[in-house]
Amino acid sequence: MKDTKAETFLRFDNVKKSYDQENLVVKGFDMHVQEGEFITLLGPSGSGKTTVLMMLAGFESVTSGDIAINGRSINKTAPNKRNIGMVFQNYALFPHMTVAENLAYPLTVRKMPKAQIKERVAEYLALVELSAFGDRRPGQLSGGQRQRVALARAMIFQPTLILMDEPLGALDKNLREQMQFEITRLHKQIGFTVIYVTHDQTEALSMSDRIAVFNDGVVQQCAPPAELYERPVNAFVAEFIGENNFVRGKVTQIEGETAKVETDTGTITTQTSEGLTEGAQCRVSIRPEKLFIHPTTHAHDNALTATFITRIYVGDFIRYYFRLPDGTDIIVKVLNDLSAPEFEDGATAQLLSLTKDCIAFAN
Ligand SMILES: Nc1ncnc2c1ncn2[C@@H]1O[C@H](COP(=O)(O)OP(=O)(O)OP(=O)(O)O)[C@@H](O)[C@H]1O
Repeated sequence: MKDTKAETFLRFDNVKKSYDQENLVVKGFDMHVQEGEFITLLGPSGSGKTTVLMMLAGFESVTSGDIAINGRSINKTAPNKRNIGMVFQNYALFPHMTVAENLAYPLTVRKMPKAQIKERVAEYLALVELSAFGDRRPGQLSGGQRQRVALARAMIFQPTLILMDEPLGALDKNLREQMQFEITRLHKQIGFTVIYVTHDQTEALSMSDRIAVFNDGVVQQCAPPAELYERPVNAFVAEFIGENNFVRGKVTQIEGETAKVETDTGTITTQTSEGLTEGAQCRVSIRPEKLFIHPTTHAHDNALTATFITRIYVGDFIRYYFRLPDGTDIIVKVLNDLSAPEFEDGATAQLLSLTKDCIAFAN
């Protein structure tokens, strides 16, 4: 039935999945996606990302809940009637067909007239910059070229929704970055909606409008990249997205949005998060690039006193390893310029941070 209230393009309402009628691998997935959005499902292996994609594609049934496109439930719609394009890691191109025949295939099955197919194939070959390769077979292409053919084949029948499951997983780092750029360029140019599955957080951060972080079948947070990075809602998200330091302490005071946390080596004022209570143990998350190193000569606010362990040169940054009295290792990233200090083994320093860059999470 058409839901006239729903203006959302794609919605998941309390979607659950069990493969064995016993254990849920997706535990109540809710998401509203606007047309043209680039959404990434990110999470560790086995957290349920591919299962969500398979239910959306129609290759897996929905145990309970509803998936709707333009307000219409698609739970019972056959996969080939959903008008969804798909790209997978292993290309899934037909090896016996040429590149042009591979691209023509989705149009032939949709019974498009021959002349129009020829035109459309030429257009999409140009779009993925493979105009000269139409007569080759997939086996005569590089991995990156094959993946571009797979992309073109997913887009060529102009679906409004394209699903991609680790599409760049088989490519090396340089090619991966090039293809990330290529996919975002096509997404912007053509404006289709993308649901993208990856476990690579850098890829997710650089490509998506919003990222849903999965853990054990449950979305922990769904937000734009900067919000996920700057304001993770819990320690799992803070740890999963980017690098992080965690400092143990005790919450001594909560006042509005900030909390005072007493650690073994100094008191820090932090942002609060849900579930934090006065008197309880907590972990304070601070990104390595948000810490400043100072000598111990003057006492500072929001300072942790730590022992220098080592300094590693990584080109544009210097990575410092410090240790807190309770044995916790702390990483500090400093731009490789004249401000990057040198230390003797075992020297102590103060690691300073701003309240806005520290978040205390309940243990
Ligand atoms: N066809 C299936 N039958 C039974 N169990 C399955 C099936 N497919 C997936 N699972 C299980 O469901 C859970 C979620 O798997 P899913 O593939 O959705 O995770 P994922 O987050 O995509 O992982 P990955 O990044 O490794 O692909 C896992 O525990 C997996 O073993």
